[in-house]
Amino acid sequence: MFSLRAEGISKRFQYEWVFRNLDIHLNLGESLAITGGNGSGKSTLIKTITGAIPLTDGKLEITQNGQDIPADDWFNFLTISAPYLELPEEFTLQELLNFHFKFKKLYRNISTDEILDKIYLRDQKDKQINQFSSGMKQRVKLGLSVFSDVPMVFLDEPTSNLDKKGIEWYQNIIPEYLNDRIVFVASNDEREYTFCKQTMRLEDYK
Ligand SMILES: Nc1ncnc2c1ncn2[C@@H]1O[C@H](COP(=O)(O)OP(=O)(O)OP(=O)(O)O)[C@@H](O)[C@H]1O
Repeated sequence: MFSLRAEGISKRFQYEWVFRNLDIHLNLGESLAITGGNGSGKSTLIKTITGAIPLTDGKLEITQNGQDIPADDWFNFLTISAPYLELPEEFTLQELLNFHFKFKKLYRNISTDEILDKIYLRDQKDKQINQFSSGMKQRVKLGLSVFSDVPMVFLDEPTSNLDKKGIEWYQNIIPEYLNDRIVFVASNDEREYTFCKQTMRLEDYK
């Protein structure tokens, strides 16, 4: 059993509160959409919960079979796809997949070869990432996150840069790989989180 519990968490930059007194409790198989306009704090919330930046107040616990996982180890249990996270541009797609999956196990024993088809980039596997379009990069980011065998997946603006076909791909393919994990989707766009069972409006926590 794996779970995440946040109690009374708050974040302030200088004198400005981004969110205050937020409670979240999620087990495997549960998904939460974090919604709010530009600047409402969605990315900041994801950064605090994943341990990238510190909380100002409150308590955050990630546990496995009742045992507390130390914050320094959280990165082993999660993946993040976000506009502000860059891919290593000098790798080819095949090299990037090989590199990434040295550190994370493959989800449900999918192969890196199958991932090329899932993200419909097989023809581009020997091309360097710096030659990819923004939509192609976005499919790579989502693929790396979703096809990693981790219990928590964080998707920040998951359909940014995707065209109509890409958005349909996201809606049809991605949720089937998420239903037994803890999932956070930070979004302004309802199409990105129709599969999430819970929604939290950050404007309610100022
Ligand atoms: N490192 C920082 N230092 C100071 N203020 C920050 C920092 N990072 C974010 N902020 C502020 O925190 C607030 C929330 O920003 P955040 O990026 O979390 O919003 P968001 O909801 O993800 O926005 P968007 O939808 O535009 O991506 C903004 O007012 C922003 O200026």
